[in-house]
Amino acid sequence: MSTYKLLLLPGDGIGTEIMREMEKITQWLTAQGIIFFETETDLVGGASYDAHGTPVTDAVVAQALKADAVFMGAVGGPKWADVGFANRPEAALLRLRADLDVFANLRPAICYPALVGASSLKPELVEGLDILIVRELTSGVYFREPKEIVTLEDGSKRATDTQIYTTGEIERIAKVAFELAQQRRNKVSSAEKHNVMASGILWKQIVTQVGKELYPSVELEHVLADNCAMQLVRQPKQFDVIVTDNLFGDILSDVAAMLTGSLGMLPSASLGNTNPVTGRRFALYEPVHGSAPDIAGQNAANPLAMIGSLAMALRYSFDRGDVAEKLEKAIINVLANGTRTRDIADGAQAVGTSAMGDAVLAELQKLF
Ligand SMILES: NC(=O)C1=CN([C@@H]2O[C@H](COP(=O)(O)OP(=O)(O)OC[C@H]3O[C@@H](n4cnc5c(N)ncnc54)[C@H](O)[C@@H]3O)[C@@H](O)[C@H]2O)C=CC1
Ligand SMILES: CC(C)CC(=O)C(=O)O
Ligand SMILES: [Mg+2]
Repeated sequence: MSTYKLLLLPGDGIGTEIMREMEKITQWLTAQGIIFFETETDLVGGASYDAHGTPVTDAVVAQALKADAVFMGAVGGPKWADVGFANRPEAALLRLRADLDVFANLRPAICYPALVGASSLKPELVEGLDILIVRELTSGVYFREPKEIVTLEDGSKRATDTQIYTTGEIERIAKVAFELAQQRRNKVSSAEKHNVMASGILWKQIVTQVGKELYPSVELEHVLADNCAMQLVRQPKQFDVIVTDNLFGDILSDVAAMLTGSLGMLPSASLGNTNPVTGRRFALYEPVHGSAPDIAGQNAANPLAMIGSLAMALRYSFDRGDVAEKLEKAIINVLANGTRTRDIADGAQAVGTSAMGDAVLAELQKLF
């Protein structure tokens, strides 16, 4: 059996705490011979800035390009609030996503039965919820130039961000969304703002064309992104796959997180083309949430988004859907047993980050 090389980048804040819990599982899977992982851990984000003066070193990027999969905890925090734009911890994340060209960010939002009451919406709106946001991840306003703040003659300033999307960029993310919809409930909702944005007009045209030419049997609807946000909290179960750009996908996935009970529940997979070094798709796995400075260092973070990201890796990078299903089942069982971190405890007794990780591992062990 092959040994897979994982690059672990815990990052800042709760990133280090949740990565530790995920590692308990990779170590156990390896020790049991279920799947062999060899891990290397390095700095990223503010931690890398403090050590090396840059949020990600060229050496770490080189390691990422050779890895079978990269796992990120989270980056950022108030400590680096005054660091210039190019060296902010978040810049590391953008560079890794760009250099690996992991353009397809899959963000599933599933409301597990035991957490129906933890959602901020009424139980009947979220019971059985299973939606997938497919976010374009390597273009759009987070990446395109010019991106600058200039001082004008009168001393005032002008800030510019640039939204650009090309046909090719839209086509490739649309194909991912349609392919995934075919394995689910066969419906794609494309969210943009063609009423006010040129990129929205092109987005709508290209998604329509891809759907008509290649996936005529998949239902396609177009929804303005602001309405999509509203519909997500009004009637979320109307959606199956939502395909959208980088900025809207960032926002809509945080909205979707609360339907499941907590931002700490949402995993993600960011996938690219085949890596000639590994023969596997470039892949970066990370929770949807950030470094949560408000709870960092308290053993209070929910590690399930990070552990769920490992389940996605087992499925999308390592063709081990069987192990992924067991890991997801272990998460469901732990929640069904009433084990809760603070974010999903709804006022009830909560366990810490490490106890939640231990509980998932114990459940997983029972399933083998
Ligand atoms: N992928 C990444 O590394 C991301 C980094 N960030 C960065 O993280 C820093 C903090 O950003 P925020 O806006 O506060 O967003 P955040 O996602 O870190 O936190 C938002 C809220 O959700 C809670 N939360 C998040 N994850 C949780 C978990 N696993 N368990 C329990 N509660 C959890 C936090 O305690 C906080 O109240 C910023 O520097 C931001 O730029 C933000 C989003 C993504
Ligand atoms: C650096 C940000 C774009 C990270 C973020 O909020 C996300 O990807 O969800
Ligand atoms: Mg975000």
